Amino acid sequence: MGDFFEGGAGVTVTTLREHSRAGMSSCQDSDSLPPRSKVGLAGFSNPGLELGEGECERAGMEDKMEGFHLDSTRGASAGQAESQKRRGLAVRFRGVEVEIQGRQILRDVAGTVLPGELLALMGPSGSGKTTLLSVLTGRIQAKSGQVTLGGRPLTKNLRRMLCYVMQQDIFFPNLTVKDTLMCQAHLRLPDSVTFAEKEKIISVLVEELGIKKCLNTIVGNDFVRGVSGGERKRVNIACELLTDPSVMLLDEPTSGLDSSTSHSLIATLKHYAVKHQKTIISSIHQPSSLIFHMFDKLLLMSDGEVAYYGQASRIVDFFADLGMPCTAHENPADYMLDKVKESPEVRQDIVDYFNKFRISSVECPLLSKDETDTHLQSMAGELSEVKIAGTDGEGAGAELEEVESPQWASSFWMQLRTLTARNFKQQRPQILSLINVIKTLVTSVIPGLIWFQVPREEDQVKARAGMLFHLVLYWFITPIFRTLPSYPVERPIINKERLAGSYRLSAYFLAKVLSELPLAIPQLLVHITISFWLTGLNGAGAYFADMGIIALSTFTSEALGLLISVVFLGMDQTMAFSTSLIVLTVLLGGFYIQKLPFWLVWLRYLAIILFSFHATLQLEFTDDASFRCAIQSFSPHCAAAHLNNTNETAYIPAQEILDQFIIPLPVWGNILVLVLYMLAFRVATYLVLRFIRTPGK
Ligand SMILES: Nc1ncnc2c1ncn2[C@@H]1O[C@H](COP(=O)(O)OP(=O)(O)OP(=O)(O)O)[C@@H](O)[C@H]1O
Repeated sequence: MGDFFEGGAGVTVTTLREHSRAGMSSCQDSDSLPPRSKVGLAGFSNPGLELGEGECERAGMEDKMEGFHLDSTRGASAGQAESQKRRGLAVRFRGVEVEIQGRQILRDVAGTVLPGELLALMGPSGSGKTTLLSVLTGRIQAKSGQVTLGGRPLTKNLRRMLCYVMQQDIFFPNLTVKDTLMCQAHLRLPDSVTFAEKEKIISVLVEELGIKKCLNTIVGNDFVRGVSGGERKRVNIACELLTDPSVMLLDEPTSGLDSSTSHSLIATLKHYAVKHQKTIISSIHQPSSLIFHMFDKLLLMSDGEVAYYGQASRIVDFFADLGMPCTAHENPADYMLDKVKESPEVRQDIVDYFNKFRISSVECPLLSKDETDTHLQSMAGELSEVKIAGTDGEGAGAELEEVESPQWASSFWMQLRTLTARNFKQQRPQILSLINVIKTLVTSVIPGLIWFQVPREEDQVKARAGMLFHLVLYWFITPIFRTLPSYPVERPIINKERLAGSYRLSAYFLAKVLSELPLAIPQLLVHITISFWLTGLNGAGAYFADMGIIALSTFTSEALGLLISVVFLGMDQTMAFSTSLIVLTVLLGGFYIQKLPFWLVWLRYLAIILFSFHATLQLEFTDDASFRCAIQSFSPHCAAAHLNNTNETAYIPAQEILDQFIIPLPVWGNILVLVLYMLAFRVATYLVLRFIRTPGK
């Protein structure tokens, strides 16, 4: 199972696709296109606006993007992907308004990012950057406004063309970088892409992102030492780039990184955007001057409004024009953030000043034509489709054509296989850790010595039953406590992956069950074997049967533990519930109390160890494993034997022992109840995950 992620030897790292430049339109190409100044904008005409040289190139390129068909790239092989690499798509958003719980979070936000561009989304904390990214990725529905990708409204299908790199780099810490990437490749690329091709894609990506040297290092986290913070961020980005998205959205990718790592990361993104003509939007907090100048465009947010949108390099002019000049020694990024935070009046002055450009019909000195267009339209409430230069002209190529693609990139079986292997790899070191080995030995050897070879006598029946109760109780509590933290720990990862539509919930759920089942077996085998033979329980037949029953009881407890962990999210609630449950189970499990008030009898059937205890009792106390009668016997049979005063040793019938414990069900009946409980817990867990613990809630 562990080899599932392992690659073949000697994968050649190829240089990155050089074709993307070839796909770009040159200014000559666009000669045949209508000049941008002819593109109609309702209510405005800017005859003086002609495209600059750079814009000419971009417009031509955008034209190509618009004509790019969303179809087979997901299904393309790596080789095809090399030659048909998805190029960027223009992202346009206009008049975006978001209201959460009656509070206006975003107000009339607009912007455009073209392929090959890097847009910095900046603003003070709480200004709405993450909210805007969520709108652009379709995770939050805007109250009004429009978001288009390559000229088409953002639909579920089109969302697959973009990726979202979240601020937190959350991974399974015990997996290596290579395992992590291969797992994502298996989940997010179609099955038609072969293992070797996936390896090749990964090789190219890690080479480009500079993480090749840590391929075999575990990812780690705050508690487990793994790759560095910067490397983990790159792994996060690499995971998203596997699907070759046209548009990348990143939420504060430099947070927690030192300045040189941040610089290197943004430089890598910039290089990637330019080289592959990808569209990149990134929120960023207080970048250094060097980093700031790597961005092409800037969208400065303040209290949910746009305080500046335009070329990043023109921000200094903008503030100078506003009468707030930024001195040469100041970092423009720090300066503008300080200004928008200075006071409500200053903030309002900046927003008002910027809005002047948005409502002006004269050429804006701070914004390029393209940017001015977007804002003018936004202010005019013009929400009709923007016809980008070239798309409405003769021979301008088709609109971005959306073709229905399957809901999931990979098949159910691929998802199941991958998630099972991943979970197994993640859990294995914890379950088979030294501390667990010691725990298993201590909890089997010490009780085994306490009950060492318990004599087969009537007055030792209680001791023998106590030993069995200890066994079933141990294998009730241990799986519950092992399972309780497993879902809370992986919940952020699972939610992230479910939001990204990486796999079916059913595949995750089944994988979780399958991968954890075999991991309990080695401990169970060792524990039961030591306990059984030290205490001298009822022979080989009972040994194997007890093993099976306790294994079943363990799986049922695991199912219960997982259910508790998905129902209660807080640790306090989880612990309070689990402690109460365990105490009541001990009490009602059939060893301490056999008779309950008639109106409370039903309670004992909630103690699931009652069934495993009753089953093991029936396997232990059989007529072929005779127990000598005590002098003061409770058994009528023994009492009769004593009365007869024969010299033969009297043995107590098994049924008389079992009658003391009031066992209503035969062994198979107890097994059946355990199976039903296990199934009920599993189904309930799935339903909670499906309908209550939906990601994003
Ligand atoms: N689910 C929500 N419920 C209530 N308020 C919310 C919710 N999500 C966001 N907000 C509010 O919206 C505003 C913008 O939040 P957002 O996270 O977009 O800001 P941000 O600019 O990304 O902040 P930061 O830089 O600190 O991450 C904040 O005032 C926040 O409290």
